Amino acid sequence: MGRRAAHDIPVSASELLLFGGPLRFERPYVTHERPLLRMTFWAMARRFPAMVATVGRAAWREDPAALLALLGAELGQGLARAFGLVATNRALVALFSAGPTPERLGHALPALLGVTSVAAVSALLSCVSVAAAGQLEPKVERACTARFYRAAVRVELAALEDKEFHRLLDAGRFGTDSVRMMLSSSVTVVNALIGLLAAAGVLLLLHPALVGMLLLIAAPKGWGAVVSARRQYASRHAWIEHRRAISVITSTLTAQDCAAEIRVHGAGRMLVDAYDDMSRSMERESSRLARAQAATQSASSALSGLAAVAAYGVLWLLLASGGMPLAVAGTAVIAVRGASAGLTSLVTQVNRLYEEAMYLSDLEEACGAAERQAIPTGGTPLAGGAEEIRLDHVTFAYPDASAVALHDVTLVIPSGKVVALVGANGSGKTTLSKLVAGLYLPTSGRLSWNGVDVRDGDRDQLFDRVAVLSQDFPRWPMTARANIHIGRPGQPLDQTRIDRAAAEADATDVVTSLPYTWDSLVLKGFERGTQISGGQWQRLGSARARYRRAPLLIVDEPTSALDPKAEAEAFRSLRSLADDGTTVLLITHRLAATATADLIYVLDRGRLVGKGTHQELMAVEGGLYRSMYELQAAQYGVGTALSPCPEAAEARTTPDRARRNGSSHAQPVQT
Ligand SMILES: Nc1ncnc2c1ncn2[C@@H]1O[C@H](COP(=O)(O)OP(=O)(O)OP(=O)(O)O)[C@@H](O)[C@H]1O
Repeated sequence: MGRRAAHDIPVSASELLLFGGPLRFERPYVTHERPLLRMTFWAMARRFPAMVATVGRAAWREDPAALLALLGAELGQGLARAFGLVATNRALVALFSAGPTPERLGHALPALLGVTSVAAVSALLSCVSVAAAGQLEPKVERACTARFYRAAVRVELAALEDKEFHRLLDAGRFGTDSVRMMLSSSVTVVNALIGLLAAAGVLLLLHPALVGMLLLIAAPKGWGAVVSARRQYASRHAWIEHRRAISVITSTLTAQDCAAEIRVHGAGRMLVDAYDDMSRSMERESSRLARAQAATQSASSALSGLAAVAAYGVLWLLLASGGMPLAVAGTAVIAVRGASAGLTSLVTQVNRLYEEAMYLSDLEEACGAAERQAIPTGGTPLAGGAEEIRLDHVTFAYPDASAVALHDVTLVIPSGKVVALVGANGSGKTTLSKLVAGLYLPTSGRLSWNGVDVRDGDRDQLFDRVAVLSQDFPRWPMTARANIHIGRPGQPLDQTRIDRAAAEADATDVVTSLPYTWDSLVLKGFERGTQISGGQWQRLGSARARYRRAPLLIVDEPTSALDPKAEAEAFRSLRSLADDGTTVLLITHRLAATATADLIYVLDRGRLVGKGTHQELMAVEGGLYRSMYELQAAQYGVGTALSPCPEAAEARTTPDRARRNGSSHAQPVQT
C-alpha cells in the first residue's frame, strides 16, 4: 500500500498562516483517527465476529423478526449460490457429454431449469434482505441513539465536570452515526463471506485442486483490495483535514457577523485566496491517490492474470490428462470469477466495518458510563413546595478544582420571599443557586428542602419544584411558543398559560411583533425564521421560567440585556411573584434592585459575609454590601445617602413591605 500517510501530505501555506498547521479535532474526536493504518488486516479479521455481534445484539433487542429474516435471506442467498454452481456443473456435464445435440439439450434441461429457479430464489431473497435491512437499520440507529441521549441527559452535573467523562460522551456521540453503517456493512460482509464459502465448498467437491486455483487467482485481487482500501482510508483523512479547514474558512465568508470586517478590512479577499490555496492541496492529493490506485490495480491485475494463466495451465493439464472433465473446468472458471469479485467487496467492507466498530464501542462505553453516573431516581419524597430551604455548614468544591467554591455556608431561604444573593464575580452566587436547585450535591454539610436532605431526597421531585432562568439560559432553536412550553414540557401545551407567562415577563410585545407571532421560529435562516435581540431573548427566557410555575424561581442576572424601563418592570414583577407565594432566589449585580428584596445574602470568595435587608446592610459601616452599593451609586453621580431606587422608596412606604424588610432574620453579619 501507499507508504505516504495522510498526515504527511504537505499543509498549504494558507493553513499554516491561518491555523498554524493542519486543522485537527481535539482528542475526543481523534481517538480513532487512522487506527486502520496501525492495525494489520489479520488482527482486524480476528475482531470481526465481536464487531458483528455488537450490532447483532442491538438488532436483536429492537426487531428479532427482521433480524432473523435478514440472516435467513443472506444464508439462503449463499446456499442458492452453491446450488447454482452445482446446477451449472450438471448442465455443463450434460451439454459436454457425447451424443446428438437435441438429446444433450434434453438432458441439460432439468439442470438449466434448476439454475434459473435458483437465480429467481436468490433474487427473491435479495429483496427480502433489502426490506429487512431497511426495516432494521433505522430501528437500531434510533434505539442506540435514544439510549445514549437518554443516559446523557440524566448525568450528574458534577460528572460532566470530569474532562475524561466529557471526552467519553463526546466520542460516544459519533457512535450513533456508526450503528446504521455497521449494520449495512455487516450484511455485505456476511453476504460476501457466505458467497466465498459456497464457491470454495463447491469447488472442493468438484476437485480439491480447484480450491487452490481459486486462492491463487483471488490472492492478488485480495491484496490489491486491501492496499487500495487502506490507501483510500488514509487519503480520506487527509481530505477531511483539508476539507474541514476549507469549510471553516468558507463558512465565515457568508456569515453575517463577519460581513463587516470582510468588506471593510478586506478580509474577504485574503480568505478567498486561502480557499484557493487549500483547494489546490486537495487537488494534488486527489491526483496522487488516483495514480497510486491505478498502479496498485495494474499490479494486482497483472499478478492475478499471471496466476490465472498458471491456474488455467494446470486446468489444461488436468483436462488433457483426463483428470478433470470439461464441465468441471467450466464450472470452476465461473466460480472463480464470481468469488474474486466478491472478495474485493469483502475487503472494502471489512475495513469500513472495523472503523465504524470502534465508534460503536465508544457509544457502548459512553452509555454505560452515563448510566453509572446518572442522577438517582426515587428517594425520600418531598412534601409541599419550597417551604424552607436550609444550608447547614455547606462546603462545595467543583470536581478537579483546587479551591472550594463555597465554604461553610449556613443560611435559610424562606418561602414566598425575594432572597437576593450578591457578591463580586466568582464569589459563589451561581454555585449556591445550583446547589439549591439540586444540580450539585454539597461536598460537606447539609442542604435540605422542607427538612429532607437533598442527598436522600427524590431529586426529580426537587427539580419539579424549581424554575431556572440562568445567566446563559438556552435560546432554543424552535418556535416562540415552543420556547415557552419547554419550561413545563411534561404537561400538555396550554396557550392561555403561555399568554399569561408572556404578559408577566413583558414578552407579549416581543411575540406580537414577530411575523408569525407564536409560530415564528426564533432561528434565522429558515422559513418563518427571525432573529430577535438579546433583550427580547431575555424576556422569552423569563416567560419560560414563569410558565413553569414552580414554587422556587432562581433568576441569575435576569435583566442584563434589558433596557432601564424593562429592567425596572422585571424586578417589579419578581416582587409580585413573591407576593403570590413563589420563593424567588435572585442573583444580581444591580444592587438598586436588591433594595426591595426581603433578604440579602452577601458572599465573598465562597463565604457568607453578610445578611439582612438593604437598609440593615447599608447601616454597616465599611461593610462589603455598602461599599459595593456606594461604588455603583457613584457611577451615576449620586450620593451615598440616596434612596436606592423608586421600588425601594415605594417598599419603605408600603406597610407590608416595611414589615418584610424589618423581619427578624435580617441580622447584619458583616465581617
Ligand atoms: N464548572 C466549574 N468548574 C470549576 N470551577 C468553577 C465552575 N463554575 C464556577 N467555578 C468557580 O467557582 C467559583 C464561584 O463561581 P460562581 O459562578 O458561583 O460565581 P458567581 O458569584 O456566580 O460569579 P459571577 O458574578 O461572575 O457570575 C469561581 O471561582 C469559579 O471560577
